[in-house]
Amino acid sequence: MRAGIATEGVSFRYGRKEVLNDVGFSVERGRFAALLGPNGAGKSTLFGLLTRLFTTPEGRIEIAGQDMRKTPRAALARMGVVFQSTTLDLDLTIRQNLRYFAALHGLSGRAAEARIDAALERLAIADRAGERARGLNGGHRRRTEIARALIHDPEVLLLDEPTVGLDAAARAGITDHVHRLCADEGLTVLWATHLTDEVADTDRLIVLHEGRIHADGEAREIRGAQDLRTCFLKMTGADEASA
Ligand SMILES: Nc1ncnc2c1ncn2[C@@H]1O[C@H](COP(=O)(O)OP(=O)(O)OP(=O)(O)O)[C@@H](O)[C@H]1O
Repeated sequence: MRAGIATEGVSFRYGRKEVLNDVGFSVERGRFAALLGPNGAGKSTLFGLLTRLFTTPEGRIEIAGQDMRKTPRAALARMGVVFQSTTLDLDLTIRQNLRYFAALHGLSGRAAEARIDAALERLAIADRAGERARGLNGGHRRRTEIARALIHDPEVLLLDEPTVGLDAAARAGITDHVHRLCADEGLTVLWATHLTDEVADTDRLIVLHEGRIHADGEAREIRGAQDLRTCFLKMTGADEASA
């Protein structure tokens, strides 16, 4: 079976500074994978490579079976992305934000509206569709961005620290929601975070530290008898509370 996301031997430098070193992992389709690492581990850099914001000659990246170097358009078409900083137009309504994005994907008219309605339903924000983004709280802005990332029906969803700046309730709400999307709809998810409480025991867990993978497997197996926070602290020396 093709993997949802696969990387092999990926390395990257900013000038002479190496920030990713031989990163390789593969996430089965329909799996929620947490990419856990302290600040500066290289998570955003890896996301930049996965989304082709930049490229590297070292290593291979595949999204839903499409090689990022050989067939970048096909790879990107199968991917939805939620970046760390929010990118909504705050003067537009939720629906207008989604409509604009649908148009970028060549969708318009009834087909676009049907996709927009479905995406809003999936994120439980259909009743807010007519509200301007500026009036929404952080949690609802994030839901809007996730809905927007799903409009073109991607197979893979990448989220770079999507709960940054949210309160505990909104954070738990978004984390649960994306776990459910994964379980119900077979979406492959890569969720970057530095917070261990966003990782469920049954999730696939990839621990990135100083540009290298330090652990890769099911979260429950990696943590063993200790809690994940303690395990993460021992592995990286980073106390997430101060991260
Ligand atoms: N444009 C850049 N030029 C030089 N160094 C950079 C650049 N961007 C990031 N870095 C460095 O690369 C390393 C990895 O950064 P990156 O942002 O990928 O980590 P991260 O795990 O996403 O951390 P954070 O959670 O803080 O975003 C850090 O040491 C960072 O200082």
